[in-house]
Amino acid sequence: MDVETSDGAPARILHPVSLTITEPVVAIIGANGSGKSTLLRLMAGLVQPTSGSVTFSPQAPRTGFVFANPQAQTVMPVVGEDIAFSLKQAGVPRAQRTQQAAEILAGVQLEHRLDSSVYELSSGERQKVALAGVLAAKPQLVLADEPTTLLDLRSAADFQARLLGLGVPLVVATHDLDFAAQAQRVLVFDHGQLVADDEPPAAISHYRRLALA
Ligand SMILES: Nc1ncnc2c1ncn2[C@@H]1O[C@H](COP(=O)(O)OP(=O)(O)OP(=O)(O)O)[C@@H](O)[C@H]1O
Repeated sequence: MDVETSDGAPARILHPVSLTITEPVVAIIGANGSGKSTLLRLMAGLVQPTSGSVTFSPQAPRTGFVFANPQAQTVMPVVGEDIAFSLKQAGVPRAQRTQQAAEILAGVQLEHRLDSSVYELSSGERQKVALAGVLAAKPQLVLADEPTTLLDLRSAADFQARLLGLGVPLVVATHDLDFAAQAQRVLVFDHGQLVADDEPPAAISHYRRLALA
């Protein structure tokens, strides 16, 4: 993946990488700026590769993308409306949306916020609403970019369990190595290169050696 920098010079932000992903949960770890988000954005089709392609078999799934910044995620001004919008995208009939939105919000302990403005939520609350909205759209693949960064310990653990228990494939970029340890496969990126692709213990050890050398 090449980009043009602000002074017009070409820069390679992700070196050529060939991956076939079949595991239910794959974690991507690596230092800030190592290319994790870029890989996720390529997988989501949010950016196009300079060369090569991303393919899905048997067909492209309905993909939910969880951004690190929930402000990029919530699209409606009122919490319940935001969840209802996702439910609409998932084909849930209008008559059922309010009830389902309330149930989904209860799942993230925010049922009392159904009629609140998203602008009056704390960052963590807004991240929960954003995550709930993605799950409400019943994705067949979830790509998550540091989805629990803003959450407290308990909320992060709850949400990680929820993501892992969804029963749909998950690819997650994370700095939380305990979370990464719960994947079946861990990819380690360093300066835009895939430097390890292994089961969690080996990949995480590799990253620790790299980061703390
Ligand atoms: N559109 C772009 N134009 C120029 N540079 C970019 C662009 N997108 C990403 N980069 C650069 O590519 C590198 C990789 O960015 P990326 O967001 O993939 O890193 P990351 O591993 O997700 O980092 P973090 O852990 O900080 O979120 C960074 O140096 C970033 O500044």
